[in-house]
This record gives sequence, structure tokens and C-alpha cells, in this order.
Amino acid sequence: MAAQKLSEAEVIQALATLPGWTVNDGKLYKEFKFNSFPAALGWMVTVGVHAETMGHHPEWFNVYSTVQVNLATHDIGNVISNLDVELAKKMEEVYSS
Ligand SMILES: C[C@H](O)[C@H](O)[C@H]1CNC2=NC(N)=NC(=O)C2=N1
Repeated sequence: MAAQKLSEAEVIQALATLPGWTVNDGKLYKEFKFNSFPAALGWMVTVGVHAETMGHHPEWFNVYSTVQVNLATHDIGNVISNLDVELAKKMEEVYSS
């Protein structure tokens, strides 16, 4: 699916469906907390497989049981696109499963 830049209103609308997500430095941002390093790593692996299938990949930073995520789309100038929202939703789905 082609990446489409979202308008500010569309981003605000998307945030309403994404608990804990904010816009930080022009990217969708959330800090995920887990009970352990294996739990964090397992989530990253599952999300990573989905990201590869989508052809859309997160920026993320892991320290022990915390993963900080930034989502933006570099192909269209590092802005927030529909694919970032889709990936954020997938992250939530895996996190709550
Ligand atoms: C060719 C390849 O599909 C593109 O470079 C994809 C890969 N993953 C990507 N991930 C993100 N976050 N943004 C992109 O623009 C992007 N582009």
C-alpha cells in the first residue's frame, strides 16, 4: 500500500484510537513497558515480522524491559502516514494479546 501523508486532523483522529501515543518531533511516539526483557524482545520480534510483511519499519530503542517507538515515513519526507497508524495499531494489538 502506498504511503499517504496524514493531515493534522487525521493524526489527531488517529491518536484518539491509540492509547498512550503522542506526536513527538513530528513522529508518532510511545514508550512500551514490559515485565521482562524476554517479553519486550518477544513483542519486538512479532511486531518486526509484521513490519517486514508491511514493508514499513519502526524506529525503536530498547533498554531492558522498555521499548521507545517513533513512527514516521521516510519515503515521503519523514512525516506521519497511514502506514505509521497501521503499524501503531498492530503494535497495540500484539501488546494486548
Ligand atoms: C523500499 C522500501 O519498501 C521502503 O524504503 C520502505 C521500507 N520501510 C519503511 N519504513 C518507514 N518507517 N518508512 C518508510 O518510508 C519505509 N519505506
